[in-house]
Amino acid sequence: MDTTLRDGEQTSGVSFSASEKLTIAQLLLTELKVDRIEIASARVSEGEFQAVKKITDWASKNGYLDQVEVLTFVDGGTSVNWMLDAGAKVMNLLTKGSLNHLTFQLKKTPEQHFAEVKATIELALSKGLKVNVYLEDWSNGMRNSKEYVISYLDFLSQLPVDRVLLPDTLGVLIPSEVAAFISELVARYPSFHFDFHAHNDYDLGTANALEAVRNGVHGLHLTVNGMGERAGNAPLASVIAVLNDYQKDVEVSVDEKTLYSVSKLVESFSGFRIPANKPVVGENVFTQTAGIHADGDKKNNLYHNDLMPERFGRERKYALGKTSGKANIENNLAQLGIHLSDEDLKKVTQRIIELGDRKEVVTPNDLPYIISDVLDSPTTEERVQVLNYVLTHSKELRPSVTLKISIDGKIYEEHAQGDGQYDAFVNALEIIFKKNGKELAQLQDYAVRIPPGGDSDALCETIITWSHQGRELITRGLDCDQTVSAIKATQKMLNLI
Ligand SMILES: CC(=O)SCCNC(=O)CCNC(=O)[C@H](O)C(C)(C)COP(=O)(O)OP(=O)(O)OC[C@H]1O[C@@H](n2cnc3c(N)ncnc32)[C@H](O)[C@@H]1OP(=O)(O)O
Repeated sequence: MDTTLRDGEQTSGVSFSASEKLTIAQLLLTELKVDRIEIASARVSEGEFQAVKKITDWASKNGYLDQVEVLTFVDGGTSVNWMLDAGAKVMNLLTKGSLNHLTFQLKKTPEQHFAEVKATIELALSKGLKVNVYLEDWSNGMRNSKEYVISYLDFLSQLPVDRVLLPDTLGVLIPSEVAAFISELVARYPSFHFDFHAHNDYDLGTANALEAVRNGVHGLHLTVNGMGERAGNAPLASVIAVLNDYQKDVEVSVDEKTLYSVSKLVESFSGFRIPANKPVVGENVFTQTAGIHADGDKKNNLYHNDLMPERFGRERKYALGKTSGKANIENNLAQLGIHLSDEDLKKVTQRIIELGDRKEVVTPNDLPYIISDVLDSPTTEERVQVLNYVLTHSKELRPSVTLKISIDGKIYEEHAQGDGQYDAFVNALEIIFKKNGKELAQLQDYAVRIPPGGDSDALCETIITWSHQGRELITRGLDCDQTVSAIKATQKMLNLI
């Protein structure tokens, strides 16, 4: 049962509109194919009422109404009427699963609570609703007031309840405890359909859900992206993957291939960002970063595990950065259809490692630029070298430069001002060249671009067209800094004239 639209929406700061709720509900049932969805708590607000109405309208026209559930309260029938008016047919009644909660929150005795629960269930049944019952704080109840829990389950076993929903409300259980509690209850109440509802406070939601299934529960409550109050609920994608791989005797209806697209849609509607390392759906989880891993992928798939990205409609990626070896880069080049000689591959690898060392993020879109820059770089010592410079830019003062270059091993230092920093740089060069009786090439066109996609924070390319003694020259410079990339393009020109 997916409870993204009920418990997931209890994520702090998240509120879905009625249309968003309808879209998510439709996707969950028709594309992802979860068995059931819990879409709201009763009584919350008028907006919530309208959202539930929209979903039940659609669900009843399309045969899904029995799979749409609403959480209700023991409140003398108010929330039963709320959900009836909203057109829902399955109620998940929130009752107390620990003596602590019953005594201190509802301030009732077990007898009073059981009587009110019974009355609410009978009312719901008389109105044609199906009834499931939550035992809120059940996990602490098992720890601290087991007698109460057992007496309550004995009482429930006499009522026509469809499912008994066992929440680890505060996410306190560890797997061995889940195993012990669930196996005991499954043995004691073989006719009950138990659902387990895991929270993730110790990051054990997935492990606990797996353990609950291994010990006989029939249903799990999960949310897309692990959304939910505090640390959230057990995340749908991780649990589905682990059940498919490690619990092959259970039938899972969810279509793994659509997990990622549904996760992205919920991320966008909720504004709740998926951490990049979130298993199955996080941006980085199918990206090999270390060169050794990329190399092993080519050699008999040595770094293969069952979580292959294609299962989830995703693809393996190879990150570019300081831990890239040539295998990473070859994999990226192959995707772009580029083949380089061993020597050029080495140079490109070296450049990417240098960029990574400076904490720059290099993306596959940067690769063609890096290749063209590396292959365009001189292999022998250049006659003209830009050695040092200080560029200044300040408010209401002209940009200026102090520049030191060498020409054929001789050092020249010059100061100049300009309309911008690059203009000042070119003016200083002009002075040095004039003193040497040489003429600098004239700038004809100056273009700056970044690799497509806008996802590169590493690189910027400046392409400058020059004219020199009737000849046209085009030079390129690549750097993370725009002015530096222009200076690199200019140095190339200085060695061509
Ligand atoms: C496991 C879970 O995640 S449970 C989540 C349940 N869902 C929600 O809480 C949805 C969001 N909640 C809300 O919008 C509101 O809390 C409402 C509409 C349900 C109730 O609002 P209010 O009447 O303003 O009460 P408030 O928010 O303070 O809730 C506390 C009241 O609920 C009562 N309550 C707690 N559990 C239950 C229960 N299972 N059945 C009935 N009443 C309950 C408390 O005793 C308290 O009542 P009191 O004020 O008479 O002492």
